Amino acid sequence: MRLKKGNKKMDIIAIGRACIDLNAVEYNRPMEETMTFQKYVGGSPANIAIGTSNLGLNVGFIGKVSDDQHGRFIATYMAGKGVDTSKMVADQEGRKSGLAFTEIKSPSECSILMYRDNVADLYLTPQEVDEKYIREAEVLLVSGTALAQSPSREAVLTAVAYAKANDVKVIFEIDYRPYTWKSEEEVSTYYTLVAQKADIVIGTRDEFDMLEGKEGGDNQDTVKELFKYEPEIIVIKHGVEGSFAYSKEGKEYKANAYKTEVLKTFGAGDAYASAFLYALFNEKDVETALKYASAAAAIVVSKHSSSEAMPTVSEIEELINNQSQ
Ligand SMILES: Nc1ncnc2c1ncn2[C@@H]1O[C@H](COP(=O)(O)OP(=O)(O)OP(=O)(O)O)[C@@H](O)[C@H]1O
Ligand SMILES: O=C(O)C[C@@H](O)[C@H](O)C(=O)CO
Repeated sequence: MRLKKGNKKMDIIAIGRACIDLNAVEYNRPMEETMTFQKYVGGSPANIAIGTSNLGLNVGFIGKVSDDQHGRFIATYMAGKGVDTSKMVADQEGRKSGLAFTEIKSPSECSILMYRDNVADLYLTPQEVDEKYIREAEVLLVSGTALAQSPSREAVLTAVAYAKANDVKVIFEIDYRPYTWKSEEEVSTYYTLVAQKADIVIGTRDEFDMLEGKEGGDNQDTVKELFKYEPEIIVIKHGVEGSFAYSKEGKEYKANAYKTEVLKTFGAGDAYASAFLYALFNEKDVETALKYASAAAAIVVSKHSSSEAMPTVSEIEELINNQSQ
């Protein structure tokens, strides 16, 4: 599938959370002993909006942030990165933006401590989703976490319905984060609902297991089931072991992870989705798109942040050229 850059006023509109990341400045130490954190914009769909904007796509964002210093920091930072924030709303009920403290114990032992009680992003309402805005985009990028609770859940389902009614492609980034979901049955129900309507579904093997409500699922079974519905491309990531893309016409592609000096592992998926979309918008085939995605992810895992570390096209291409897989 090729996406047409410049075909519509916007190439991509992302919907979901835009939050604050506070990343440990002192590495290789548990959170209890970490004294300094650096602030960045975070949240998977915000990172993807920033990542794709960095790569030259025309990107907008729909979401709700706190009406305070953090919310203003998020909106100003994203606008500064070229993201259209005209449909980003500030919560009027005093709800806060989510905070994600990251612990970097070792390159392979990273975790995120979430402060997300009653967060503003999960209070986006269907009335705050504008059909005219979505109609102007080639792609609507949906983050699965935004389906965790009402009214954000209904806001996202409304956005998907507007996209389907207006010939806007839906890309579903499963983005499973256990916090805020009430039960695994709910996860499976809402993920399945959106995945069946999406044109492209991207997730890790574990995330597809959540969607299917089982453990140890098999990629072939996953794609056989989802290709009965709308999806044309399904991307299944297996961490450092690489990733696979499957097309509805029966083709299968694999990309290995690129070698890099890993600092922390989070942010990989957002860089991956950003570069995958960039490549499809720039007339690359799926196999090449997987390489761009994997190279972008390798760059971000070697750096301190997710949003601020999103690579440029030349950084991605340099890594691909230096490490032919
Ligand atoms: N240690 C690593 N070194 C190089 N590349 C990596 C590493 N870990 C992940 N990647 C790349 O990033 C891609 C996505 O990683 P992963 O499967 O962990 O996604 P994710 O869980 O969505 O990421 P995130 O932690 O951001 O949520 C992988 O397919 C791989 O190409
Ligand atoms: O909100 C989150 O899920 C954490 C993010 O803020 C963080 O940037 C990350 O883990 C990226 O995937």
